[in-house]
Amino acid sequence: MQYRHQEAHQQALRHELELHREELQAQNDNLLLFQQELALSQRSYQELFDSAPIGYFSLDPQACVVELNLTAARLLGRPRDLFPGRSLLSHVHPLSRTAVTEHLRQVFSGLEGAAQVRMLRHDETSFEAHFQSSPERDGAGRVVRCRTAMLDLSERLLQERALERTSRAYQVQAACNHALLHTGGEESLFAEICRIIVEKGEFALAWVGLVEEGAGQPIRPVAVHGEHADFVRGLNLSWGERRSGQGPSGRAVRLRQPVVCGHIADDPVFGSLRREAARRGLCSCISLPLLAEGRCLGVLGIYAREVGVFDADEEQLLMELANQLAFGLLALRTRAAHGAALEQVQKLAYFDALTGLPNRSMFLERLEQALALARREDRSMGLLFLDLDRFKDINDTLGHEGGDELLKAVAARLRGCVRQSDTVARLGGDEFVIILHSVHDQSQVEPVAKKVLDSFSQPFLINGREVYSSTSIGIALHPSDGADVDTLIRHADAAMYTAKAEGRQIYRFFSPEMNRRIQAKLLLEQHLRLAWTRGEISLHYQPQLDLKTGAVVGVEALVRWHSPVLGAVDPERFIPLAEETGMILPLGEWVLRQACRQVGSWHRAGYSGLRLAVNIAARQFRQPDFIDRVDAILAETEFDHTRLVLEMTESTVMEETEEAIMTLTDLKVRGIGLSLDDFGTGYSSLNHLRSFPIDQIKIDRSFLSDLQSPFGQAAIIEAMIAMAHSLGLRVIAEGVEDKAQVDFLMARHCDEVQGFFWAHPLKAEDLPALLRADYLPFPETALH
Ligand SMILES: Nc1nc2c(ncn2[C@@H]2O[C@@H]3COP(=O)(O)O[C@H]4[C@@H](O)[C@H](n5cnc6c(=O)[nH]c(N)nc65)O[C@@H]4COP(=O)(O)O[C@H]3[C@H]2O)c(=O)[nH]1
Repeated sequence: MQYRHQEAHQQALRHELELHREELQAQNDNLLLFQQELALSQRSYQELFDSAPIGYFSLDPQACVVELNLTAARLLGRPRDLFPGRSLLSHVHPLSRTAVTEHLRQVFSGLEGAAQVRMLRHDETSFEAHFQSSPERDGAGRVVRCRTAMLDLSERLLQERALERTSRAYQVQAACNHALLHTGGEESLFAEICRIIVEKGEFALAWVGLVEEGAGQPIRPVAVHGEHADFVRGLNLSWGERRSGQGPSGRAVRLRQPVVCGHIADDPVFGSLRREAARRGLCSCISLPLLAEGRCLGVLGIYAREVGVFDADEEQLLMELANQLAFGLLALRTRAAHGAALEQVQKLAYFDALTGLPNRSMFLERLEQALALARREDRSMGLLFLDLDRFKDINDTLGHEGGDELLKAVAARLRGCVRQSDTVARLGGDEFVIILHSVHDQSQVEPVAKKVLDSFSQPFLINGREVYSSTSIGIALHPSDGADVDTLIRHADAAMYTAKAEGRQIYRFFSPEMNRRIQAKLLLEQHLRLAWTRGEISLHYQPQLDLKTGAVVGVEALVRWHSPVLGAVDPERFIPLAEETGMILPLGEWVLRQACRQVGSWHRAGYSGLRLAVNIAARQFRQPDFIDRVDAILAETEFDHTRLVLEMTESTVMEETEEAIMTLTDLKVRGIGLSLDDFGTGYSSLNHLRSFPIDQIKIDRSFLSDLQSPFGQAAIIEAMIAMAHSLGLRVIAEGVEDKAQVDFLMARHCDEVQGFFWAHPLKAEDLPALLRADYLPFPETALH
């Protein structure tokens, strides 16, 4: 029983053992399986560990490598088996060693950590890396290792930098565009562009050079900005084929495309300049041609502190910038050319081309401004209206060029008479104006007017000749003489006319009386224009007698105007007006034609010896085709040339111009007589007469009317007659009114006479009766 009990017990034990064995076997099998799986997983882990894109390594507390994956070994540029037991610090860039030591200290103190460091490859090149580290502990929890994942940042940094550069380039472009739009001129534009490139683009140096034609084909630096501007300034650059043109700039201009030097220190193009550039930390550069409309205008050069900065993207962006700059430069030049043209047009529009003074338009603007200012400040201002005296005569004497020279000289003198702030302008012809700003009253204007008159006292030197000129000045003041531009000008003009009428070479202030005269003159002018078409003009004839015989030897044609509105208008009033307005030309021609017709008819009626004297105004005489016109009228009316006498005043003919003498000679050749009217009133001397082909002088009536005066008029007449006779000229006296005058003239052997004593100017129909009388009565005494 005990045995059986033992047996059973053993059997149970065996069974239990069997179960344990089986269990162990199963566990063993599992363990084996697990071991196999573990080995598999370890292998795959190792594989993963080795082939991971990230470098992994673990370090002991002395920073020695315990293990590392293949990626880490590859990144550091050595076989993996050479690392274990060696310090990692030999693969850390000196600049990052402190940072790495600090990072490891932190990890071995039990903290995880990250750091950005520069690692050294075995070949001494470096790369930027990111460390992500965690502590590895032993069973007791002590940190025994540092596990680190090392990420190579080169690629990412490159991308980041490229992005940064692109964004910088865009910023540069935007800033440059702004500069292009707001620039004032080429120089400032270039300077600004260089500044932007350096400051915003974070480049070391930027410069612009302009391509020049001509000898040496130079590239002239016009702007440079950056740390080493002297480097560019010292360069001798050209775009020709010679040595100075072999640098990147010269090549960029010639090739018309960007030229990049990625590494100046290695680039033979830089030749001897390599060292200079390196010394200044200039490592790479790009030269960009400034191309516009098929031309290369210049070059934009940019230097960087790093090598290899100017990759394809950068190059493209900078070339865009260069193109914009070239376009802007061209636009600027076009604008400048337009601006210059505009300025010229404006100058022409506002300044007198001859004298450089403001012209009428500018004067009107300034006067408007001056008036507005005077009104605002409650001040007075003065306007001086100037007209040169007898400028026409001077112009005829000196020729147009001489006249122009005189106007220029006058302009300069006038400018010298006033303050800088006053305006001197030329209205046209010989008319000038002066605006005197800020004057109080007449007393402040008067000295200026005197100064202007005085300034004419010295002769002007024109073409080596001393020429005297004078001016008449009319003055109007604001506000007393006019509150607006038109009134002020009109009144200054009226005052100037008064100055002329009152003897010239003087100044006159405007007075309301002048205005009335001007109005009356304007009215007269209007009526005279109409009189012409309305047949209100006619001719009267005044006999001229031979003083010895009393025979009527001629008649003087005198124009008459009878206006239905104004009544009979004195020729002394309307002839000057007709001269001034030019109406004298058709009027004078009409008179000559009419008189020739009339007197011609008397010739045909039997009075064939009758001479016809016709007044010729200066303006008529100076017409270039005057002779032709006279010829035409004589031919048309079939009038005998030898019976015509043209009466001209001294001033008309006395300007010793070639033309005047030629015209007079031409007339003389035709047999036409020439009489010098109003003799004695002008400024010519008798001696002067020698050079003129005239036949007779007509002593002005003012001399006879003054015969009794104690101032010796009689002696003057006597001298005039004697002198004229000695020159072989006939003498006619006009305005003979009384017996005493006749006696006087007879005694001095005056040749001919004309005057109320015998007859007033008569209508044509009244003259034949007088002609029939053959001889007109002489005063009793004179007959003996
Ligand atoms: N006090 C006085 N006067 C006398 C006497 N005898 C003649 N007269 C005036 O003296 C002027 C003579 O003409 P003038 O000296 O050529 O001076 C002329 C002449 O310069 C100009 N004139 C007249 N007709 C014409 C013309 O057809 N053409 C031009 N260009 N001028 C003319 O007008 C001026 C004035 O002409 P009128 O008024 O007709 O004045 C005439 C005549 O009426 C006299 O005894 N006493």
